[in-house]
Amino acid sequence: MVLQAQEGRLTTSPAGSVPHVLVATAVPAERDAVAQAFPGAATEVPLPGEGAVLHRLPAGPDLLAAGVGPALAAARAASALTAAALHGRPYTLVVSAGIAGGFAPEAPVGSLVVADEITAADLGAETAEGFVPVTELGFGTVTHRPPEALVRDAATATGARPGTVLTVSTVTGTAARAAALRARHPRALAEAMEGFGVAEAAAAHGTPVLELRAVSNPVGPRDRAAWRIGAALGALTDGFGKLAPVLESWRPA
Ligand SMILES: O=C(O)c1cccc(C(=O)CC[C@H]2O[C@@H](n3cnc4c(=O)[nH]cnc43)[C@H](O)[C@@H]2O)c1
Repeated sequence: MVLQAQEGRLTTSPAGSVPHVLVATAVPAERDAVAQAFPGAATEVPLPGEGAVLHRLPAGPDLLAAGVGPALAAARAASALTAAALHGRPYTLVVSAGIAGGFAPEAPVGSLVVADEITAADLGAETAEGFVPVTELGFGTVTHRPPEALVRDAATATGARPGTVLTVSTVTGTAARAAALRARHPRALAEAMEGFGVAEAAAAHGTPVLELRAVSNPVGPRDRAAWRIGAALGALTDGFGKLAPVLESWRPA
């Protein structure tokens, strides 16, 4: 609760007037890499439902290891958003964060990318003429756009490259699939598996979303030996250290 001067009196601030940020990663290792960028130890707060636990930092965002894939990430992010709203302190921003595959040459291993578009790349129908997104079938949405000024500030602070981050349910494992994705999404810098799910949950609550990813592997032919998870988690910690003041000062328009 925050006290503020209003018409000469000290009052409590209306919900949402101070930043209240949720960072959703897929796995605990990513959550812990984000936590390392902030001072103090997290308090564990169980969420309704099986296996979802918020890590609440004393001077930083709430962190949630929401699970791998867009559906589980959406379900768990929605639980956290609903719980915060019911407690009278809704989140003002949701950040999807973690490791990702990077499209060469723009997003090399160890680099950071920030999404100016979060796009579901495989949500649609395969036809004889090729892939058709659900929007062209008359349903839903396939893209969420984080606030422009926030993306710009995040990119400046962290050095992350701004561009499209794709959400896929199937990790790309061939050069042909990587080329097909880039042909359909020429601005794509990276692919991961949760951003669109987290963005859908945020949109359902009218909450802005951001996605920050650290590249652990190239998008292309499957090669587990080429993964650099440690380097990517280190880049994620560094990135959030630099992003912290941006998150602290950013307010929805
Ligand atoms: O077994 C494989 O060949 C393989 C290749 C890439 C990624 C995986 C995962 O299981 C990663 C899931 C996890 O990490 C994010 N991530 C990291 N790199 C990628 C990627 O190239 N494409 C999609 N997702 C990636 C993802 O967000 C998940 O949280 C296995």
